[in-house]
Amino acid sequence: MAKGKPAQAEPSACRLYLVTPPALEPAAFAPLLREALDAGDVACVQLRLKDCSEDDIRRACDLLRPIAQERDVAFILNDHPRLARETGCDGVHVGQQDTPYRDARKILGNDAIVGVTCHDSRHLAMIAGEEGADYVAFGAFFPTTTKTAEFKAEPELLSWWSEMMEVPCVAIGGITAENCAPLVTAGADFLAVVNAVWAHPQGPGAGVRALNAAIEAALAG
Ligand SMILES: Cc1ncc(COP(=O)(O)OP(=O)(O)O)c(N)n1
Ligand SMILES: Cc1nc(C(=O)O)sc1CCOP(=O)(O)O
Ligand SMILES: [Mg+2]
Repeated sequence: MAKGKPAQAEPSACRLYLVTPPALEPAAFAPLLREALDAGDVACVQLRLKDCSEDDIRRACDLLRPIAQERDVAFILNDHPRLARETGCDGVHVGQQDTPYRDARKILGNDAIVGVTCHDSRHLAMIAGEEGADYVAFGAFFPTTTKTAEFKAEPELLSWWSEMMEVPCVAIGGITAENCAPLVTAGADFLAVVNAVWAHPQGPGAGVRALNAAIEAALAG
């Protein structure tokens, strides 16, 4: 996307939202991130580091954030609104067990992107949308090995949401080039992926190309 919020995406377009692997060494990951972002359209990158110190997250932000922002790709930090503000990220993603949306918004201000996990819940999504979230995330749509997913979402949730609401929706969980078509046609504004890109056998560039080709094919009908 042009730098800014997922909300600025073209209506009815569906774009890629890359989430990093949960553990990475920033210097080794930097060329993989460049390869992914230079391979095709990507709307944003979420740095999602689990079980890392704040110092490690800061170091990763300092190295990886410019790679995304130089390419007009939004750089979002998972879980840590204060660190997101301090490190110059474009926004934060918060879950239901994380800093509440309103507090994250207060920390980051109105210009930042704040996205909220809503699992398979219309109710949580309505609340997040009414409170002002820039996007709501639903999942997991498919089995995933990246984390233990306790909720299972169905494509119908995306069609219901996109017909009712203006706030963009992100689909996440086990999404690949092979299985993404029903999510695209149901109205997902963004497909968030980890393994389909970073564990692609031909490398992350091939992962991005395969997903963008699958999105294009699904939109073409
Ligand atoms: C785009 C997107 N959607 C959902 C999540 C999951 O967030 P959360 O439930 O807080 O779980 P963790 O990712 O923090 O383990 C996400 N990170 N990004
Ligand atoms: C970070 C995350 N959140 C999920 C949710 O359901 O909220 S599923 C998930 C992992 C997504 O990784 P992959 O694309 O490798 O399945
Ligand atoms: Mg979280």
